Amino acid sequence: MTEVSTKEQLRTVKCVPCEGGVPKLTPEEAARQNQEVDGWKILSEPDRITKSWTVKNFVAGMEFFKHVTELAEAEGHHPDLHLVGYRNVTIDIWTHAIDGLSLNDFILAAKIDALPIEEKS
Ligand SMILES: C[C@H](O)[C@H](O)[C@H]1CNC2=NC(N)=NC(=O)C2=N1
Repeated sequence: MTEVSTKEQLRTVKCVPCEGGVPKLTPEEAARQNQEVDGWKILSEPDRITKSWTVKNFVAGMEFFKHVTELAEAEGHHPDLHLVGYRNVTIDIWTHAIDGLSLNDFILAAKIDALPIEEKS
């Protein structure tokens, strides 16, 4: 069983470049690891983690995405970004190279949660 990383540990490690060849986390491993991040849900088809926010306005959404972009490029691991209804933000993360969840996804989620965001008051 893969060791679970705490949120603090996730924020201190870097995503490992992934071109496949690493095993997917099992549903149990993913569920345990998901307990270490805040407010993310595990969905399937494709297996992914997802989180939604309501931001102050459209610009706040795009500002948040700008921070996410910088983070994703630094990590070499990229989320799916959705901004609908001008202020409803959803981010989905999974490891495309293995079509499943890996620790990279939870590293990115933990770091996204540390980014500035202007939520609707
Ligand atoms: C070499 C580099 O690590 C890979 O191309 C990365 C790029 N960003 C990625 N992002 C995500 N979400 N999944 C991947 O498999 C992936 N692969």
